[in-house]
Formats: sequence, C-alpha cells, structure tokens
Amino acid sequence: MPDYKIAPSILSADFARLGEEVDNVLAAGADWVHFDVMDNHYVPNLTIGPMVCKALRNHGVEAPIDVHLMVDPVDDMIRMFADAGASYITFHPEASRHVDRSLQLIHSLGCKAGLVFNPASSLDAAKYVLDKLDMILLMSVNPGFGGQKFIPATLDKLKEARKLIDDSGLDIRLEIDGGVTRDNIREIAQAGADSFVAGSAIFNQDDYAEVINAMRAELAQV
Ligand SMILES: O=C(CO)[C@@H](O)[C@H](O)COP(=O)(O)O
Repeated sequence: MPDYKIAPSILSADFARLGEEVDNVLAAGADWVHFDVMDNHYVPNLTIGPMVCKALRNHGVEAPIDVHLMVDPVDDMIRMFADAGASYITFHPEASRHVDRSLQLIHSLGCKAGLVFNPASSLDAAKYVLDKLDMILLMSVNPGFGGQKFIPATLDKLKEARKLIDDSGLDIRLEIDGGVTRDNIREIAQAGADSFVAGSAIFNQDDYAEVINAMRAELAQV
C-alpha cells in the first residue's frame, strides 16, 4: 500500500481555538497540517500568514506543516514561511515569474517544494522542473474557499499526473485538495493520489478520529 498521508486543512478549523484544533486533529490520526495562505489578490479570500505558522510551532506542533501559498508574488512569502517552520511549501506556477528559481529558493531554505495546479490548468509547468519537485498538488476545486464540491474531471488529471511522476522515476508526492470526503477518497486514490487534503469533511464533524479512520479504511481497500 502506498504511504498515504491525510492532511486536514485548517481553513475549516475554529480559528479562535487553532492550537487546540491542530492538537486534536493530530491526536485523531492526521499525518500533516495543511496550511492555506490566501492574499485576497491571487484568490478572493484572506487567511493566515507566517506568524500563525510560527505560533503553531511554538505551541508544540511537530507534524509536517504543508503550506499552500495562494499568493502572488511568492518569493517573499517563501522566505517568511521557511523561517516560520514550514515543511512543504507549494505555490501556483502562474504566481511566480521564475518558477525554477522559486523552487530552488524553497530547497535552499531547507523545505520541500511543490507546484499547485488549478482545475483548468495543464500540467505543462511541471514537466521541465520535475527534478525540483517533492510534490504536485492538484486542486479539485477552484482555490479560495473550503466546503466546495470535488470537480470530477480531476480524476483524469490525477491519472495524467501519476503517469508523469511514475515515468520520471522520481520521488514526488501527488496531493489532492478540494471536496475530498470519506465517500470519494478511495476513487481519488485509485486515480493516483497519495496525499489527501480535507477541510470541511474533517473539521465539520464532532469526532475527527472517526472520519480519519473511515478515510483510512477506504484507502486500505484501494
Ligand atoms: O485550498 C483550499 C481551498 O482553496 C482547500 O485546502 C480547502 O480548504 C479544502 O477544503 P474542503 O474542500 O476539504 O472543505
């Protein structure tokens, strides 16, 4: 079985009790913390920045923090999030003038690097920088908000990305983000994803462990 990772998106957590929410979801079996950064410019919403990432580290969070930058431009935020304790930093290729350079910047700061593709974007921007990628993240909703429905065309795109990764022979994670639930996670894994961001499906339930266990049970059947 692939090394599946479940990454709850704290976008759907209760921000007034963020440290406790992250502790609870990790205790419930989550692998990573997915941290959505929105600038009200690249996307029509505004969320949290590096100070909050640093606060989670100071609070004692040791799990990988998977920072998804929905900001334009990206390089200053890359520096600030690396300093704040990010583990993965992913960005959208259209938000950097020099994608290769931004990927190198992430690595030079000791973090893992990834590119994020919106539902209508082709994977072309990944092709010539595969050796600099630790992750490809496919958006299965339009970025900006939690609680949207999974866009089914993403399943074919996942298969395309899986082939690209497998043909390269490189160790690149394939993450999916948007509308992931216990009901569709198996089909998404069958299409090639190995890392699963889920916000509302986890944080909108009372029992986080029950949802995460149900997702793992689905993954065990892939
Ligand atoms: O990046 C985003 C939205 O832009 C996501 O991480 C969402 O936060 C996922 O939320 P759900 O679709 O799982 O509720």
